[in-house]
Order: sequence, then structure tokens, then C-alpha cells
Amino acid sequence: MTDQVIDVTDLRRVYGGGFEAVRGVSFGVGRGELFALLGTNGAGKTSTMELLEGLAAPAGGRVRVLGHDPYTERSAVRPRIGVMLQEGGFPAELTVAETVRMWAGCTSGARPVAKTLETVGLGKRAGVRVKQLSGGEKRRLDLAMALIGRPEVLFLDEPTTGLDAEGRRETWELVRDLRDNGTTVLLTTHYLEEAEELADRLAILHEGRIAAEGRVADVVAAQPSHVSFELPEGYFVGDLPPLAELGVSGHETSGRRVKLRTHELQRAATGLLLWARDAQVELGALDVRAASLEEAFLRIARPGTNTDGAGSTRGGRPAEKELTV
Ligand SMILES: Nc1ncnc2c1ncn2[C@@H]1O[C@H](COP(=O)(O)OP(=O)(O)OP(=O)(O)O)[C@@H](O)[C@H]1O
Repeated sequence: MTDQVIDVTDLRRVYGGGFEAVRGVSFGVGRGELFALLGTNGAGKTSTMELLEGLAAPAGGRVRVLGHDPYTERSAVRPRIGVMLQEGGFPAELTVAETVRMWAGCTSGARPVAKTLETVGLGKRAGVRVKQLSGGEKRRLDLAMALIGRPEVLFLDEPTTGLDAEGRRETWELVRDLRDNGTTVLLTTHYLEEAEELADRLAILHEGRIAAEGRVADVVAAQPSHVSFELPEGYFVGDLPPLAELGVSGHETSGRRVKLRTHELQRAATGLLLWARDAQVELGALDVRAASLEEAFLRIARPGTNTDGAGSTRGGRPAEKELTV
């Protein structure tokens, strides 16, 4: 059984004024696991992360990091964790090397400063003042500071925001290496690709609650796949084989365009194509699309709206009503 390094039960956070930003969040992260928290702006990711980092006391629930309460037992937890906040806020006049050296001086067993700067891609910027760094370089400095104490648990709040594509890939490699060497990582991100690349498991937060949680593949598998196409003039959805027999769970149309939803993509696509061949029907703009994390995210982030565009009227013709079969 994995050693549970982060253990969160029914966590709540209430800000002054009574706003409840975290509303009963529970999850666990095992040693050496990388867990990603996703969610729209304001979903509660940073508010949750700060409770785990011991920066605030929860209004309710329970947090354990490395077996301790990170707020009341801060001295037991702080030396063993690395924290990369959304904004570092370092003294502007110090150089990069001075900044990291200063922090290393307060940390027992710190990594060598020069090596750490190399690791995060700031080796050539060691003598530059913090105020002269670009946004992406500041993010790399934040990461260096989080790594300097060789943390067992690393908290990364949007670590690649502001980085260019290459910088992002480099950070991913570094984070993956750390994880592979046993570091437990909790990461928040707005980049779904980042979560897909890195996360062993993830949770999608929405309005302070976990709306979906699991391995990326499981969260995606809960979403339907789609087959969309255009029927030729004179053909209607009713001309297709019974949709339930194709494993289709719902559909919508807009003009001649038809979109089928299914959890059995191969069955639906095969049935449709065999029908088209036998009926000698040419399906226009055929698109077969497996479910994606983006779709899962959008469905959660925009409840009430259908990412399929169900019920819309495009092309000047009224849409058929959505039919769930
Ligand atoms: N100090 C505060 N006082 C009052 N409300 C706050 C405070 N900090 C955050 N909030 C509110 O709590 C909610 C959650 O904010 P939080 O920063 O945790 O979201 P987030 O998911 O990290 O968002 P983002 O992706 O924009 O960083 C938001 O509605 C935010 O306005």
C-alpha cells in the first residue's frame, strides 16, 4: 500500500465576509505521485493549495502532510516541503544567485546554488538582478527556490504560466525527473496538456468542490466520444439505423449536420459507415473524435451549457430537438 503523503478530508476555507471558497474537498496523494488540481479561475485551487502548505488554517475538515497538520505543526512540515507560489515576490535589487543563496542559507541540506540554477535553466542569468528578469525567468527562479531544500513534497502553483513552449517542456521534464526520483508533487495548472503530460491522477475543482477525480484516462473515459457528419440533401436522422443499436447515447442536429454521442466509438462509427456504404450515401465532413480531457473540463466548468452545441440553430434552419436514446 502506498504511503499517503497528502491526506485531505472535507476541507473548507472561508474568507472574511463569509465567502466559502473551498467547500468540502477530500483527496489523497501517495508518495512519489503527481496529483494535479484543475479548475477555472476562482475554482478554489490556490485556496486549497495554501491550506496544504500551512499558510492558513482551514475553516473545517482535516489536512495532513507527511503525517502532520501543516498549520499547527508547521515546524515539522516546512523543512520537508518546497513551495512555488503563484507570485514569488523576491527583493528586486538582489541578483538571481544572491536570492537563491540567501534562501539556501536558511535551509539545511540545501542543493548547491549553481547546480540548482542550471537545473531550472537560469545558469547564465545568475548575475542578473531579479528586477531585470522576464516573467518566464522569474517563474524559473520561483521553481529554483522551491527545489533548493530537496523537498519530499513539492507544491507547484501554476509553475509554467508565462513560460514559452520550450520552457514549459523543460519544466515538465524536470518535474517528471523529480517525481521519478520519489518527490511527491501537487500541481495546479490551467494547461490541460500539462496535466495530461504529468499527472498520475487529477481532480477538477468547480466552485470549491471536486467535480471529477481519478487517473486522466478514467476522467476522460467518463466523457462521450463523438461522430459528426453531414447528411446529403433529402436524408434525415430518421433514415439512419436505430441509434441505440449503434451504441449512440444521444444526438443533435443543425441543418444537415448531425452529431452523435457515444461511449462505444468503434461500434457507432462502424455501424454508421456500413449503413452509408449499403445505402450509397456520401457522408460529408466526417469527423470521429475520441473523448478528451478538454471536453471533460468544459462540461464541468460550464454546467448547463452543452459543449456539443445541442439545440442550437445554425445555417438558418431550426435544429431538431436533442434526443437521448
Ligand atoms: N483573500 C481573499 N478574500 C476573499 N476572497 C478570496 C480571497 N482569495 C481568493 N478569494 C476568492 O476565493 C475563490 C477561489 O480563489 P482561488 O484563488 O483559490 O481560485 P483559483 O482556482 O486558484 O483561481 P485562479 O485559477 O484564478 O488562480 C475566488 O472566488 C476568489 O475570488
